[in-house]
Amino acid sequence: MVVRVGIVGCGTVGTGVVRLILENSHLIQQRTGIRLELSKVADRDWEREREIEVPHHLRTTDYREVLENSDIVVELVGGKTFAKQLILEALKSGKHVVTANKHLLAEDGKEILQEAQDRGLFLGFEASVGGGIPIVKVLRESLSSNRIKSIQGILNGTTNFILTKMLEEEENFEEALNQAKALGYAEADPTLDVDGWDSAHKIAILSMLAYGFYVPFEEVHVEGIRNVELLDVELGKELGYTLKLLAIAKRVDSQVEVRVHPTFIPSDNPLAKVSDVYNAVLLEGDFVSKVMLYGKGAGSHPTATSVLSDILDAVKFMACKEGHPQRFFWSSEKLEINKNFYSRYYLRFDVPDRPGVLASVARVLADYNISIASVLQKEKVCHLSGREGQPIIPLVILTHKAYEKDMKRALEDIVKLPVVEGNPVLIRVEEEVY
Ligand SMILES: NC(=O)C1=CN([C@@H]2O[C@H](COP(=O)(O)OP(=O)(O)OC[C@H]3O[C@@H](n4cnc5c(N)ncnc54)[C@H](OP(=O)(O)O)[C@@H]3O)[C@@H](O)[C@H]2O)C=CC1
Ligand SMILES: N[C@@H](CC=O)C(=O)O
Ligand code: NA
Repeated sequence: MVVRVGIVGCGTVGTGVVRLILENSHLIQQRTGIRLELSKVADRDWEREREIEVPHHLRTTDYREVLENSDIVVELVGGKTFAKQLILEALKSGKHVVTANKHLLAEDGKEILQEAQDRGLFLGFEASVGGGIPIVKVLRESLSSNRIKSIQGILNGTTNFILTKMLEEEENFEEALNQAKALGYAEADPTLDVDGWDSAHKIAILSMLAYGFYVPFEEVHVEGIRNVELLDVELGKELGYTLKLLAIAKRVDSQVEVRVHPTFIPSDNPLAKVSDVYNAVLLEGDFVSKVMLYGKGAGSHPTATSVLSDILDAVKFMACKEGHPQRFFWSSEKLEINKNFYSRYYLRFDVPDRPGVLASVARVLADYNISIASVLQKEKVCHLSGREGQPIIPLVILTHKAYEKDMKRALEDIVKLPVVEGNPVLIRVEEEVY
């Protein structure tokens, strides 16, 4: 069976896909019986040097040539506006589509998913989450018999790479980000990575697959790594924790939490060991119990592998439409987003080292029913008070589980205490990862 594959967008991922098809098409045919033929590759700039030379007869600057000459159209331009137009146009002209575009799918993808479904066409997006990790397929197929209780993961390669470089190799943030860009890990707009949006797009997609509802993206709690301070990473380490940017989705009854934030996890937890550009996802299903997937979360070749997985699934879909697991699962249950998380917290207050300070902070926490698990106070002075010139030290409080709303209200009261300087640091702590 010969299948024509066309690509729009020949950047980091597109180049990887071209190379994988050109180099491994024989192997693919031996294994699957499918002969993939590159039809056309569109990009707006063919002057730029790439990892491989794309054969001249395949190159075009007009995406319509891709649409006209392909059975499967692969969208790898990124961004929302043109990508959406391209995918809808491809679907409307009866083409199966593969995309890596989590930004578009999470924020504005419902129409696309519906269009593919209504037209009985394949829409693959394995590459949109976890780079080379086959997580979409696992949720859609392998675990489709289970109710998914929770998903927790490190879902962004760039931020995990930056955190690793900063914390283990003492590089500064900008240096580490520049390396991530040069290695092709970062988004065209890297604020999507750094400020947590990319992880949020990915956890929204995984939640959709797991819970069968299109997550209202504006309700996802998103915090990135921009404000992480080394002092907290070091203090957390003393308490036995490692800091990671975690994406979490948890379902309890008809409520789903979907959130992304820097998180302390126990240092002996497998997720704490996931470093560099690697990602990992922990799933918990009602029958299977826990499953962990690990692999490179970004980069040309791992992501191209996921694109190829979708291309081959699209071919199988073409060959046998009936009963193919492509159908999206939309739950008839009414689910809502729960923003009142229940978790442990690491709090840091900058305070003067004098009697009664801890008691005054503890009193406010007690007023909101927040129980203290442990306290760490350093004698090392971090700075002199802006108010009175007296030495200021970090006071760290680790709480037992508390509700987010109570914590927010307690902090509003605590910042008003005359002994507390500036804004407290709040980092959520997840103990129950694996
Ligand atoms: N990089 C990675 O590790 C991963 C990326 N993804 C996703 O894959 C997609 C592609 O990412 P990536 O390859 O890194 O991005 P790149 O920016 O490297 O590649 C995109 C390519 O598309 C070109 N392009 C943009 N707009 C148009 C247009 N209108 N017509 C023709 N060509 C166009 C770009 O040209 P120009 O450079 O001139 O803008 C560029 O060559 C994104 O959705 C991204 O989120 C998913 C998983 C991993
Ligand atoms: N920018 C993303 C690329 C893969 O999705 C990341 O760093 O994870
Ligand atoms: Na994937």
